[in-house]
Amino acid sequence: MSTYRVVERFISINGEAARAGELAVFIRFAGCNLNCGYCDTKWANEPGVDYQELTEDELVDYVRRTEVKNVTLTGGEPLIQKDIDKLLLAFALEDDIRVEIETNGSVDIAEFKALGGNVSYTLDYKCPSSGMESDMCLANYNYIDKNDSVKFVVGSQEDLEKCLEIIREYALDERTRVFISPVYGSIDPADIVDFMIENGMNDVKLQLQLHKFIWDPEERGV
Ligand SMILES: C[S@@+](CC[C@H](N)C(=O)[O-])C[C@H]1O[C@@H](n2cnc3c(N)ncnc32)[C@H](O)[C@@H]1O
Ligand SMILES: Nc1nc2[nH]cc(C(=O)O)c2c(=O)[nH]1
Ligand code: SF4
Ligand SMILES: [Mg+2]
Repeated sequence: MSTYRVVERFISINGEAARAGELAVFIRFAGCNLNCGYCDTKWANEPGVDYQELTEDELVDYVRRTEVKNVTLTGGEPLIQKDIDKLLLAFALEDDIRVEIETNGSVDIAEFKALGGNVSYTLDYKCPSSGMESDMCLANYNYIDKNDSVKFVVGSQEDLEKCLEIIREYALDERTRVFISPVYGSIDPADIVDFMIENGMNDVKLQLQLHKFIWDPEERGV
């Protein structure tokens, strides 16, 4: 049995990506290997952050007890957690639980995809305004499929141009789900729609973070 550093866990609606609007249980892990300028959960990445050490059994049990079928593993960066493969294997034994992993796009997902299970990856492409673009692992686009998503969080016109370039270069709109989401408060979503229209971006979805409309955008645990 391994333990995982969990900074918060809660039930909410998923505010982002493919299951937006559906109930989900969130497990947020401590620590990240990147430092995006816009990160809305920097607190979870602070070296002194409070966390609970929970085992696979405790986490699977917690999710099962909620009776919610979607679980989102997030952070921080879930895929740099020690022994995260063991946690994914534990969830893979639960037939009726769907796991979504919010990952930052810098970690090679090949070995995790190979574990199987009812798992979908929501893979960020960190755009120029994040300051983290050079860390992207582009090999990941060889492994993603239609059950996964690639998400571009954009804060500027330059980010939008880069998003379009990457979607076209890797034919992402044909191979997986694609989301564009504004860096909260940094870009008018209407400008994103204009850009989508101008560039004929079919099979791409604009995604606003629902939870930031429903609750105070600074609130934790929602
Ligand atoms: C906090 S991150 C945690 C998971 C992982 N580290 C990652 O970056 O995907 C979860 C999602 O929130 C997005 N996000 C973080 N800060 C944001 C902001 N200020 N506005 C919009 N989305 C943001 C990230 O881009 C990512 O898609
Ligand atoms: N409601 C809600 N939905 C979310 N979807 C992804 C989240 C994340 O922080 O990864 C998130 C979050 O923090 N809250
Ligand atoms: S990768 Fe995710 S958790 Fe890490 S700094 Fe960027 S947005 Fe925040
Ligand atoms: Mg969040």
